[in-house]
Amino acid sequence: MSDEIERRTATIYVPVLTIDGPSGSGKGTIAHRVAARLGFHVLDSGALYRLLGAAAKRHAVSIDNEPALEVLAAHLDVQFTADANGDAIIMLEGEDVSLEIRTEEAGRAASQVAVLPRVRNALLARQQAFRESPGLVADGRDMGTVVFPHADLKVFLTASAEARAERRYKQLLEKGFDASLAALIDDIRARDTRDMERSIAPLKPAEGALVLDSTDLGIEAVVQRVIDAARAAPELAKFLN
Ligand SMILES: Nc1ncnc2c1ncn2[C@@H]1O[C@H](COP(=O)(O)OP(=O)(O)OP(=O)(O)O)[C@@H](O)[C@H]1O
Ligand SMILES: Nc1ccn([C@H]2C[C@H](O)[C@@H](COP(=O)(O)O)O2)c(=O)n1
Repeated sequence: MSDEIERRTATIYVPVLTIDGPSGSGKGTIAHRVAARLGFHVLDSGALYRLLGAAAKRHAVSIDNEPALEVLAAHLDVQFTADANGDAIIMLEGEDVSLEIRTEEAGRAASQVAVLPRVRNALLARQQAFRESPGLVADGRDMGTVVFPHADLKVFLTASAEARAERRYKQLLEKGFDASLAALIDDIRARDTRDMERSIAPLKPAEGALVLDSTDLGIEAVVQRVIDAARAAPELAKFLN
């Protein structure tokens, strides 16, 4: 076989580590830190559902109009970049919506469009395309159960609703948003119920997932547990320094 043919036919295995869990459990924070330690890419799948909710608002599409949302999802014009500090910049149709999609209203809309099977299907290949060398850390609700069912390591990250609401409360105040702790607890519980009880791709630990409860664990302690598990996972360990 010539070098050129060999180069073209060689399939490069790209490892995947998934982090699923409820809202505010720390998936995004942990995914970014673990990815930085491993030199892997990150998929923030929740951002795609949030972007779809924002696009629906822009185009006056009702949050339960499944056929129209399917079309919007298939043609979602989004870009993920980062600023000089490495913070994510998310563009929708050429406009920076990084802050807009982080509100509780945007989270609620994301959770509502996410119950629709045709929407989930339209976003599936887009999510899988994030699997690029040298590896991917994917965070969401169904990363280990549906999008990357053969992931090399699956983590299910959780924490009490109260701890998650308090984290979200601090996060929102830091970003300059108004917030009420009581309303956040109610919102988190409602979102948990919707995400866990929907008929398609419900939030649940994937089979064989490492379940981590971070209620009483700091961020770095969680990161270290995930890194230790990655080093102990036979297929994944081969790709780590
Ligand atoms: N183990 C932890 N201890 C204390 N605070 C944490 C911990 N993990 C994450 N946080 C903080 O909690 C907040 C929410 O975290 P993050 O946004 O990563 O959660 P998430 O699960 O991705 O949420 P969502 O699903 O709603 O996007 C952030 O301010 C983050 O710094
Ligand atoms: N893989 C995913 C990711 C997200 N969603 C839905 C459900 C969430 O409530 C909402 C927002 O996600 P977040 O940004 O808070 O992680 O999007 C989903 O169904 N599947």
